[in-house]
Amino acid sequence: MGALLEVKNIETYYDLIYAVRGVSLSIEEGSITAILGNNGAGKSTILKTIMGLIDDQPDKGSIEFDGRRIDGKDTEAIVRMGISYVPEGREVFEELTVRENLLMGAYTRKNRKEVAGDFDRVYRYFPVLQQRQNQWAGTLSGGEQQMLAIGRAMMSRPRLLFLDEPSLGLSPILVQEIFRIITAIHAEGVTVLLVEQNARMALKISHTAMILENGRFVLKGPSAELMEDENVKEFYMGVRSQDSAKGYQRWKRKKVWR
Ligand SMILES: Nc1ncnc2c1ncn2[C@@H]1O[C@H](COP(=O)(O)OP(=O)(O)OP(=O)(O)O)[C@@H](O)[C@H]1O
Repeated sequence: MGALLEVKNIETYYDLIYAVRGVSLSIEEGSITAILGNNGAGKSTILKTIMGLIDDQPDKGSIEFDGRRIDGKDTEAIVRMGISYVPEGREVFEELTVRENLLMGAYTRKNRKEVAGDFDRVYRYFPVLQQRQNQWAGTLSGGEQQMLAIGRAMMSRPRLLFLDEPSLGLSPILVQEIFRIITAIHAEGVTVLLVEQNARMALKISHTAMILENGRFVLKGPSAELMEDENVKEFYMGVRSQDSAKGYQRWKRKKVWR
């Protein structure tokens, strides 16, 4: 299968400071891809740039979805073409009910009968949302809000789903639950691009992963290989390398990406 999303050499700045500096990436149809990186590396900015959410950027690079250019298009058109985005921090509409939030996710859709079927599909993934369909979203727990944000994104029937730190602030059990659901959504044919600080979980469920530092990718490869990489283990998974285990000072080990 070919690339569903092909990003070439994009750059994004805020107030003249570049947050993303010449980033390229290719997402295979049917894959789960993870972007890992520390706070401020530029992960969210990459997703927002692809979604057309950042204005006034240099006319540089290109973004193709399913063979069609989407850079320069507005966000609604991009959602309509088949990409859906779950922002960091969920951003549910707090003063709308669960059901109303889900309906907002279907705003690009016309066929009301299909939309009714999609409610059922979302409720199958997240039975708790059905139980709480008339509750104000602002009164849901953090985990339930994350489920609602993912459910809302599913209502546009995406071919490609962007998830920005779905595990943020959740207990270990809920993190496992969210990752189980992401795997189930993927198994139904949705391609996934996941941004995470939880490297261990992200590497476990993804096929390919990329490490972002200071707005640039420093490493890309199959997730299984990255899981065995000494730098990834030490700096992203909190596993001490043999050198540091032997008694070398951690700060003496220099991180050099191949
Ligand atoms: N709206 C904004 N205005 C100015 N600077 C911004 C804005 N949004 C992000 N930045 C800066 O751009 C850089 C990249 O931020 P970004 O949110 O993309 O990082 P991130 O890797 O997603 O980090 P985190 O995991 O903390 O969300 C940071 O230095 C951040 O301070």
